Amino acid sequence: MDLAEMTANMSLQNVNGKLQKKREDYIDWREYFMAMAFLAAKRSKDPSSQVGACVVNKENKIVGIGYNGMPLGCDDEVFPWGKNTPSPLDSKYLYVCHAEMNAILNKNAADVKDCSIYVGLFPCNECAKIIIQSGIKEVIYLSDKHAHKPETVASKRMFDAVGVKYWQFTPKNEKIEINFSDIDWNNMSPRK
Ligand SMILES: O=c1ccn([C@H]2C[C@H](O)[C@@H](COP(=O)(O)O)O2)c(=O)[nH]1
Ligand SMILES: [Zn+2]
Repeated sequence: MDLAEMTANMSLQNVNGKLQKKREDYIDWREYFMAMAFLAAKRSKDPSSQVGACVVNKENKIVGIGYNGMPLGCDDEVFPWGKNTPSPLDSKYLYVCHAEMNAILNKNAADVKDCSIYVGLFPCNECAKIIIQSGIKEVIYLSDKHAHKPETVASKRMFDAVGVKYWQFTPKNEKIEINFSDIDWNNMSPRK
């Protein structure tokens, strides 16, 4: 390996007189957590909207992750995924569990007090209530495409009333990609 290869995506730092490689292209915490929410969304069977959520504590540890899906035991091949059905009983809305609710209920910690939640879509009013009741203090979202809907306006009204902070995430990376065929399994680094 020549020096150029060795230092690709890296800078060198002087540590006690020795040159040491320093990676520069790792993703930061926020990009990582939002990417985790989007990875979780890839599990969703909803044909029109795949939403993911990732709950993170003050130590930057992920304590819950979830996506929109049918309740446990409600077969997602049987329950409906439609939207504009003549009867509301035949659409997804009465059944689907939202990503935020699943992420919070899936917690692997005693509670999610003072945590942050990363979500693809601004939480609806029902999720906002669960976020508030569970003690989450910060919402980081990517899309606010339903900003005009009463559900979103109500969410913001509740968050403002109780001091839950919310802000829109602007990704630094245009894409974060995992390409398994790019990995050199012998040394677990991208192929040169
Ligand atoms: O806060 C929210 C709001 C919605 N979702 C899920 C619920 C549904 O599966 C879709 C919304 O479907 P549309 O076809 O876009 O109406 O998103 C959620 O997880 N969290
Ligand atoms: Zn919701």
